[in-house]
Amino acid sequence: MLKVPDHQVAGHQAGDGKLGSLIDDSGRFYKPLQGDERGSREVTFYTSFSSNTRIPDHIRRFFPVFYGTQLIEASDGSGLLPHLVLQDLVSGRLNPSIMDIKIGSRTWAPQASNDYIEKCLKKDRETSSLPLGFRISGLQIYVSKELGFWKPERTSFQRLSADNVRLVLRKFVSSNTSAESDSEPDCSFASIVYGGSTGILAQLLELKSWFEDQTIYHFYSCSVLLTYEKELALKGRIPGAEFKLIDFAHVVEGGGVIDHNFLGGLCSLIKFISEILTTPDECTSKASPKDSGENRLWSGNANNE
Ligand SMILES: O=P(O)(O)O[C@@H]1[C@@H](OP(=O)(O)O)[C@H](OP(=O)(O)O)[C@H](O)[C@H](OP(=O)(O)O)[C@H]1OP(=O)(O)O
Ligand SMILES: Nc1ncnc2c1ncn2[C@@H]1O[C@H](COP(=O)(O)OP(=O)(O)O)[C@@H](O)[C@H]1O
Repeated sequence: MLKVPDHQVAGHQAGDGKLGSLIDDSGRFYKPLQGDERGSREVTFYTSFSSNTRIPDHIRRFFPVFYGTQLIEASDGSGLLPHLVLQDLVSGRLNPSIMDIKIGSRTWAPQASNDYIEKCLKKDRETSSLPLGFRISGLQIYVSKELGFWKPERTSFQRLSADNVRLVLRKFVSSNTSAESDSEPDCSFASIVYGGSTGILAQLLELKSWFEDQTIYHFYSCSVLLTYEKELALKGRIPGAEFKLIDFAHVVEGGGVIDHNFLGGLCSLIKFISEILTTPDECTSKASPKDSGENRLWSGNANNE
């Protein structure tokens, strides 16, 4: 039985007659193929990637498992439509905190149409993509059993200044984050989520070393999806912090050239996360939302889902 995912934080979302991804009970995520070249590009990427023997296993683990494509009933009621069948990255998680971070200061491939480039350029300029090399594209943070998740409006965190992006990255790993609270994030879980030999930073550094060498693909508009279980962290258990790369609708061949757009964005994200680990107490007194007019971020409601 297919259903709308409980924990999708960005992208095209199913429900209310709209076309979006679905999940089943066995841990599979069904993403509808967009009718234009975006759908075929993503299938081409997954097909090529899954059979490419030059991809080391320690890098392959950063990508969802691909199970091919399948014709299923689309969520918008339009009938049978081909879907990518992928590993559901949050299957088995109870209350995952999730952040979708779109990497690269440029989100369009060189082959894109002028109209599409113009649309993307506008978004890249208006968000943190251009200045920082990445933008937070989707977010939910588990608060508590009573309050559920803090899932602020998507537009509220895509255009943040560097200081406020830093603040969100801190809130993501804090025990005192909620819709109501604007207290300084305590970064309680920074060391077990971002840090350590198997934490997010170590994983990102491993991915970076591959990007310093690989010239097979250029990953425009692709995201890293960070997940962990705050409840486990609260109980002093390993919170299962990990990331996977997602959204390959704009991946093109690398043509023997380094993907400097993705690599640059990745280095920038790594720098932000490393600084949180080296200066966990230095919370963002300079980044008052009230000063920067970004109050909307802090007024989002917690969603009990
Ligand atoms: O349709 P929009 O304006 O919401 O833009 C979509 C993006 O939403 P956002 O910029 O985050 O608001 C959306 O971004 P997210 O996946 O939500 O981060 C995608 O970039 C989507 O493109 P595609 O399906 O991957 O080609 C984008 O769709 P297209 O621009 O490709 O239609
Ligand atoms: N394999 C997956 N497993 C679980 N959730 C996923 C998976 N792929 C994507 N998602 C969820 O869907 C959102 C949008 O995914 P994306 O591939 O970017 O779709 P779109 O092309 O519609 O933007 C992500 O932010 C994430 O929450």
